[in-house]
Amino acid sequence: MKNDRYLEISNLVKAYPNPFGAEIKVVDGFDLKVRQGEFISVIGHSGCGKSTVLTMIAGLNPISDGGIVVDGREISGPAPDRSVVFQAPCLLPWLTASGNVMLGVKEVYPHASKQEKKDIVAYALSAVGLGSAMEKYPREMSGGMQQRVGIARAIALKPKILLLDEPFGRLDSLTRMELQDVILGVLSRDQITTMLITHDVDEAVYMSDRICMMTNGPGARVGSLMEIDFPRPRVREDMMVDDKFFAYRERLLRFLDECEHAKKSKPAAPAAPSGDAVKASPPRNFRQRMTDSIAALF
Ligand SMILES: Nc1ncnc2c1ncn2[C@@H]1O[C@H](COP(=O)(O)OP(=O)(O)OP(=O)(O)O)[C@@H](O)[C@H]1O
Repeated sequence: MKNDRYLEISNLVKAYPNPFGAEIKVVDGFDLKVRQGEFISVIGHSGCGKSTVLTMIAGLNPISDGGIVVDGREISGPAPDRSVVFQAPCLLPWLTASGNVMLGVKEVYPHASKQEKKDIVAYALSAVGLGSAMEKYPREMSGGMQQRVGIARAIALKPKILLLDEPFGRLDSLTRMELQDVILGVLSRDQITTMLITHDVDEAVYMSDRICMMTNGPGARVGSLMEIDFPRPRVREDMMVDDKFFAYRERLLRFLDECEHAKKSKPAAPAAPSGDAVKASPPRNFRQRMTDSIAALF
């Protein structure tokens, strides 16, 4: 039976020092339970603390308070059971695609034979559609191909949790859609519990089993959770014309809109000791920005 608390985040807090030495709780009381094999997206306004939560789960960012448990064990730092794909794949330019993937494989499977390691690398690269480009160097690959290598590098480690921090953020919309399908294809075979950080409402609905909406920081936490009730495998063209898709999207946009209004009506933050006024141009309406960006896709 699948574990309903495969990833359990309890009362998570992250405080960063501000320039005046005071601690600001960027994230405060973030609680979330993720089912084994579930695909969950986290969405929220820029700067609310999404990457902060993800890097704490990855063990790359110390936790100020609270805890994170993966498959029954409290995490205490980075480990190969949690792989991360960032926006930029950061490949080593002097290594081929297979060389880049092999680096992590050697670390995680030190006792595997040479052939077994090669097979793991070949499987991961084939899974992301790079079976015939394994010996290409990063300079010979497009941005989308490089990000495929980044995904292969993460899945080759057979992680319990795959953490995706806006992995398609730098890609054009067609490549972005291709890579969304690459990831969904990999997950349909390997069933890895996955968390995706994204700003893209359509992407979140298309890919997720559930969407976690984060409130604005400071003190950001889970504001609302939404189940996405579409069967898998998903067919993009069918989903995009389904009324349910629009209803989910509308709910997300409404939540983000409400967060923006709440932010505007908050009392102003205390002024810096120097007395310098912080100049802030009023943010454009979030719904309008999302509508513009979705319109740009078509
Ligand atoms: N190392 C740090 N020291 C101090 N403040 C930080 C640090 N890292 C992040 N922050 C602050 O924490 C807040 C949350 O940042 P974070 O990058 O997690 O937000 P985000 O929701 O992922 O943003 P975006 O969507 O723009 O990527 C921001 O106000 C940011 O300035």
